[in-house]
Amino acid sequence: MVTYVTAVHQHERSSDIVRLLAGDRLLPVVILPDASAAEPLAAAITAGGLRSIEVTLRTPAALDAIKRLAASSDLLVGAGTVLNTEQAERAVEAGARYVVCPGFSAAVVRRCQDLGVPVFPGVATPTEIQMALEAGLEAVKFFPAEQLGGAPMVKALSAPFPGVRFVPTGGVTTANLAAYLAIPAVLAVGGTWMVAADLLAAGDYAEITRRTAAAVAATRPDTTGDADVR
Ligand SMILES: O=C(O)C(=O)C[C@H](O)[C@H](O)COP(=O)(O)O
Repeated sequence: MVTYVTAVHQHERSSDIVRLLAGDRLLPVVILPDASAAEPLAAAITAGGLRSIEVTLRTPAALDAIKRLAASSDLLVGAGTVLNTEQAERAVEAGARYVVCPGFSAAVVRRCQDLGVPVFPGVATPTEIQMALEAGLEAVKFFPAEQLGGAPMVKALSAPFPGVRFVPTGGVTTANLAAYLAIPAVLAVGGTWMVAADLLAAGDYAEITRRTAAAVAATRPDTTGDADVR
């Protein structure tokens, strides 16, 4: 009974971000060395047409960046690379509205559910997908996507798990993006290619907007916009 209530709670809480990702079908993942980039980055992503961002807890500036993004932008901000419950708590305290992990940790998933924060644990195998299902989750990250077999692997994994939605992340570029987007089980595609480290280092926000807009165009292959994807 407790598990059932938790699962329903999780489902309701996850609807916002899951709905947003189902609409955008893209999740920009950023490794921010400097929190002062938060505001111009948010503006660049918004101008490119997306409504969410995942800030990885890979830099000392990450929590501050999450704080600044949550306070100053309309983006739905999440924390990535969350490896333990303490990091999950600190990220949520900083303003993260969802949590992403590279792998499946039952403890992190449970803590996020207790906090009422949607969590996307990374999975790489059917076993881990079953663990996510048992935890009451409806969507998982598939990481590292390209190295694990890419789009064909997502297709193969989705066959026995018709209710599961995947967020393939890792090794995605404009060259393989369309293959992932073509899979109905793919909720959204995540990655750093739109907000690459060299662009951040150079302060090239115009290029971040251009790459974001090009990726957005790729989510709408029936329009002429996809010709811009390079
Ligand atoms: O698992 C996590 O929480 C992560 O932070 C992993 C990142 O999402 C990927 O490392 C991004 O991969 P690339 O797009 O290939 O740069």
